[in-house]
Amino acid sequence: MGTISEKIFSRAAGTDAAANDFVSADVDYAMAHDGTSVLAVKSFREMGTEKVWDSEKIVIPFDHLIPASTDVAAGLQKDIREWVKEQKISHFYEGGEGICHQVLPEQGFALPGKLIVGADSHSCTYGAFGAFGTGVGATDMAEIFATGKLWFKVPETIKMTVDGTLNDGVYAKDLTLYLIGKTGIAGATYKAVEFYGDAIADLSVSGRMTLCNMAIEMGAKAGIVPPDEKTFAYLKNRSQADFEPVYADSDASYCRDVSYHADDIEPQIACPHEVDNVVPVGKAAGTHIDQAFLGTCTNGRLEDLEIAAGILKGKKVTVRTIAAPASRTILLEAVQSGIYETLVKAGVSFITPGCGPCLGAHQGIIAEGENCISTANRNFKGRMGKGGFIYLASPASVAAAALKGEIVDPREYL
Ligand SMILES: CC(C)[C@H](C(=O)O)[C@@H](O)C(=O)O
Ligand code: SF4
Repeated sequence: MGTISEKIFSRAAGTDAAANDFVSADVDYAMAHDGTSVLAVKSFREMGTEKVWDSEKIVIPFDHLIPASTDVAAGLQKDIREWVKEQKISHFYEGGEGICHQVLPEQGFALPGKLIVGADSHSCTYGAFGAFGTGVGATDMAEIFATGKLWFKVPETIKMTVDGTLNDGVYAKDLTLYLIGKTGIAGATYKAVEFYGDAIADLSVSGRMTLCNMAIEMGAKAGIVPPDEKTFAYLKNRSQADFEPVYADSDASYCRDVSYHADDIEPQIACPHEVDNVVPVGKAAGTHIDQAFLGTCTNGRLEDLEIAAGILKGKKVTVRTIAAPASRTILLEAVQSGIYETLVKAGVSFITPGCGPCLGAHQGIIAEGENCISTANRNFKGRMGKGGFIYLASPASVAAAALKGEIVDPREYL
């Protein structure tokens, strides 16, 4: 009778949890990064709790402002490192290891059936592995640090099915943007979304991460792909704990049941300043581009860099182009496979694995009136620099635009 979310909350709360119930649930893993751990640790200290609930279950990756960009950031990071030592947090990842939402799966924390809470809105990424991953604010995280528990309203679930096969030149990012365009930025507010259909099953693990990563951009509390053989193959030799895959019952009750067909999907682009301002990329063709950015927790994986390298091989970008691999592991794989060399020769500048310019803090801020085409997940006004314009697209579309200096249908370059 249950959806995936109802079943995960039933286990985590030790009660029969149904949609709209309020439960107090045991969190399996808790994550805060260099940005949000600052306030979480401050609140934790103010609560007067001496010791975190479980130093093995807290994961702290430094990714947002690394290497430290200002003396203030350096000081805050120093303080968190000291707290990590004092609390004997076992899973601390220094800047350069990668973006939190990449590091957790790589290190085996994103496991089917788990309740994983992160002090970052894109913690829904872990749904790619059949987990209930969700983001909370830093003060809620302090509560988890202290008790291992947090209250939740069990979300209702939307069943979203995408049948058929994606067309050539259409990638997980295009599918994701298409679904957000159809649903709207608030169309799934506080719902969980379960993804089904051949087009979803055909996605690689990396593609499923792209999809679930952006569930929050339709307002969703979580986006979940039921685990399958691809999931288990990825998790092999990574997982640190036992896990129990969770699937919805055939008579589970959904608040909405929507279906789409992969054939209908062309390469997509989200135009400024809303993520659901989505059009087929051809409709924005000819828009001048000042900067191109390949990376982020949405599209900074090897597969993404490989797609870009396929388009840029033997050519030269005509606009400044930045690449930030989502993790050190991915950077190394890019080096070993020759993708790194292809991109560097094409004129791409690599920066430290991490968030980089995604949130406009450093390493690639755009000027007023400038247009950036990016593989990220948000194009909010001013996010990458005051007065700047952000277009969100697939790695193929970003690479093609970097060559042409304007937005172009990437299928012209395949
Ligand atoms: C800094 C952090 C709180 C923020 C988030 O929660 O998403 C960031 O990662 C982002 O993408 O805007
Ligand atoms: S890469 Fe961007 S979206 Fe992802 S966690 Fe970092 S700042 Fe947030």
